[in-house]
Amino acid sequence: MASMTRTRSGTIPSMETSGHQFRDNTLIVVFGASGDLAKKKTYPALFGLYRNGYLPKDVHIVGYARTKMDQEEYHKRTTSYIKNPNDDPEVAAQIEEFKKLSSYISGNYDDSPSFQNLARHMEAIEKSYQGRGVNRLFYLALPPSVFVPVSKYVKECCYATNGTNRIIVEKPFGKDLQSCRDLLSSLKQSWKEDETYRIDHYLGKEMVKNLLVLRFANVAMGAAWDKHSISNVQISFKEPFGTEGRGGYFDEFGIIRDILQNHLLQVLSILTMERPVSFASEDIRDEKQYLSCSHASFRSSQVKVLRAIPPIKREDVLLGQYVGANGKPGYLDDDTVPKDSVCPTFAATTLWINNERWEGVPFILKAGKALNEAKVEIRMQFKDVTQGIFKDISRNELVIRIQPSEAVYLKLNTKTPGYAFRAIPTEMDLTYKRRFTDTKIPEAYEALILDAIKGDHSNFVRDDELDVAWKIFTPILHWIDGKEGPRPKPSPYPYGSRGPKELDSFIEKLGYKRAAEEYSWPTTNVSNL
Ligand SMILES: NC(=O)C1=CN([C@@H]2O[C@H](COP(=O)(O)OP(=O)(O)OC[C@H]3O[C@@H](n4cnc5c(N)ncnc54)[C@H](OP(=O)(O)O)[C@@H]3O)[C@@H](O)[C@H]2O)C=CC1
Ligand SMILES: O=C1O[C@H](COP(=O)(O)O)[C@@H](O)[C@H](O)[C@H]1O
Repeated sequence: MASMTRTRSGTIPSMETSGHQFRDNTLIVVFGASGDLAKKKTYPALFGLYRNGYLPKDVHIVGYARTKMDQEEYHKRTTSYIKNPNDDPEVAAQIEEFKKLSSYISGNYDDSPSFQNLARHMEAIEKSYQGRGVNRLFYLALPPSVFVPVSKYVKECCYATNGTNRIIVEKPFGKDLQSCRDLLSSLKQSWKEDETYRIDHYLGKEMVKNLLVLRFANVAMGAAWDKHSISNVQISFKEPFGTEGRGGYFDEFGIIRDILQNHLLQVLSILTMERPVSFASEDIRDEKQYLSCSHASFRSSQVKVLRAIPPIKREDVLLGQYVGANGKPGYLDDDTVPKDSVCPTFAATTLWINNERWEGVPFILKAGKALNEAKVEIRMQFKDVTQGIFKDISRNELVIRIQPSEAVYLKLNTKTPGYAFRAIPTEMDLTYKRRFTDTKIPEAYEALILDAIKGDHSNFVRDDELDVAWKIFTPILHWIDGKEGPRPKPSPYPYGSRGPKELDSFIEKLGYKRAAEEYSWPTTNVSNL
């Protein structure tokens, strides 16, 4: 049964907890402990949980990868991204304590002796555990090419028969529809669904979780959430750095598999799905796929929101690849990238949802590496007001900024203060750090690893969801991969720019209108108008 969280302003049923919580006797094994994800996200998240007292009592973390390194090097790497900007001695001491919980062992990903060795290492640690069974959480911070052998050998050699086992697998789950199906069925041979946690860390981000509350706890929002009010929606991911150091991985996958097919599509599905019956994990995950039948006459239209999205057409795609500029290297300058690679590092795609609510509204998903800023946001642009008393005034826009600096702001028109009677654009601004001054927002990976420790699947990806997601993207991915003729050439854009020069016209042809020129942020000086 879902438990309740009581707040001064209301009661929200908390997410369902489907499994038991690991409270003690727990081992967390991080595969790929030498890698980028492990050092940038996994270990900092584990430290965050440790610091805040959320890891199970007497937990031990084992790092595993092929790289040979001693414990000192392992600790150096895995703590290098833990933030302690002011050299706080308390945090420094906690980092030292955290290192003591953790050990490293190297081995291969494809032979049983390596995994038997790991099993012996784990059993030696578990000798000190008291009573009841053991809990083992296996985290695969690895490229998808090794998910299958690792999950198989873990099951064969490292699975606790006297306790609970869980496995966390990272995106991308395959490279297209067929490889995803193959991957899922291979994983299923060793791991049951309730033991498997498919992570898409965007589901752990505060503002992505907030979408459910913003939409369904506010009548004002819900009323405007459809084709009658909304003209177009953009979901954008911008990173100011390139693929430095990850060129080998990236060139095989590209920006669509890295960001759009998973992170941005997850955001889209939560933004557009119908109201779930409850916050229980299966209800939420169902609603991302099924439109609820809120009226008997709609009985024949029980379609899934993701299933209502047809595969993306080639003409709805804009691809880009960054080139060197301002002293920064281009994508092709990376030694691990083939010199003639046409792998896109930027993509904008338009998706259409063929259902009653969203018919005709373009959803533009766009993502790029080496752009001019770090920003992830949802921008819902409303339609024009009825012409007549107003002419050429700015459109309303609801912007949900996922990162950095979480915020929700609504751009609206107001009367120019003073004697004049004309409308000027301004905004109602809910910037979290100004409004909620005493709250720490957990990193997405902290929230999700904690969910896995609790046995809560709410924010993890279900297998049938992946099938639908890949159907939307597979045709254009095959085209980009050259499976259907010559590979499309991405448009070049300078490192640090806004993206390919064709971007503005791509968005404008879908109905997006820029704000009137007098809009200025964060303040407007009326005397200048
Ligand atoms: N980096 C990030 O910010 C994010 C990454 N992810 C996902 O996490 C997973 C891991 O990503 P990331 O850490 O960046 O990747 P890495 O390329 O850093 O790989 C992780 C580790 O896996 C091993 N490895 C790398 N390539 C191969 C290979 N071809 N065959 C066998 N082992 C290999 C290496 O360890 P060793 O050689 O020591 O065994 C490496 O240190 C991916 O699925 C990615 O999509 C998800 C979100 C964010
Ligand atoms: O999954 C991935 O996400 C990161 C960006 O994550 P964020 O939480 O910092 O927004 C991205 O850099 C990486 O390429 C990708 O694999």
